[in-house]
Amino acid sequence: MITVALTKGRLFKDFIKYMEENGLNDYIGALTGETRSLYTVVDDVKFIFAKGPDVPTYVESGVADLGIVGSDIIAENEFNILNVSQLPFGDCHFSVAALPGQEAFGTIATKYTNVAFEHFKNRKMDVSLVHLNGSVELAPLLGLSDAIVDIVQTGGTLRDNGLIEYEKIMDIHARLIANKRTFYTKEDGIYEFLKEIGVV
Ligand SMILES: Nc1ncnc2c1ncn2[C@@H]1O[C@H](COP(=O)(O)OP(=O)(O)OP(=O)(O)O)[C@@H](O)[C@H]1O
Ligand SMILES: O=P(O)(O)OC[C@H]1O[C@H](OP(=O)(O)OP(=O)(O)O)[C@H](O)[C@@H]1O
Repeated sequence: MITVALTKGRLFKDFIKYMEENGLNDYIGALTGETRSLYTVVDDVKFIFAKGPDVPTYVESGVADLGIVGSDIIAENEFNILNVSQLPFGDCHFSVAALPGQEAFGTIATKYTNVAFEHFKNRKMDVSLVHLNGSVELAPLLGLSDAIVDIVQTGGTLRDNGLIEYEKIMDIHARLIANKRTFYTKEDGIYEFLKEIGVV
């Protein structure tokens, strides 16, 4: 038995869509049932459903062998895991955004303070960071910050709030991560699973 940690949000929907589009049907039925259960078992694979930032925590500890998580979460936090491969879904990017004509970038609101800190350090810009948990686009509109660092996918949230992108920081994709020990001790089961999801 191997254990795979997934999320229940956007990335999960993208994973299901990816499997549907590629005719990878083995897990779809079990993963898409109407239930509040936080795990499901299909043959020799147990899937658990966690919050995105908790997926690497389960994988690092070894209670999950594999995980599917956005690279934004790996960029923001330090985890002792194997970063196995990029997956072909979940594409978006980190950007610096602000109101048009913004000249000062002294305060930055973000959920991703480590990503933002690194970015402005590399630019040799001294900024103060304001941590928010969501709806980050509000901060420059209300004068809480000069700019934001946030995820942009369609650009719709920025547009609808009158903000523009000033600089792209990095691309984001879904990634397959693995526990450093069980990736080798459960090699056969993991290989079978990776075949089923079209990764090898
Ligand atoms: N527009 C977007 N906003 C945020 N994350 C996005 C976006 N597009 C793709 N992603 C990717 O999806 C991941 C978030 O999806 P995930 O399934 O973990 O949670 P969620 O959609 O935020 O749901 P919840 O946290 O409510 O369970 C991010 O880590 C990122 O890699
Ligand atoms: O470019 P778009 O396609 O509009 O996507 C980007 C938006 O989606 C995310 O927010 P989310 O919906 O997760 O809500 P949050 O503000 O509560 O984090 C992200 O933080 C942006 O606000």
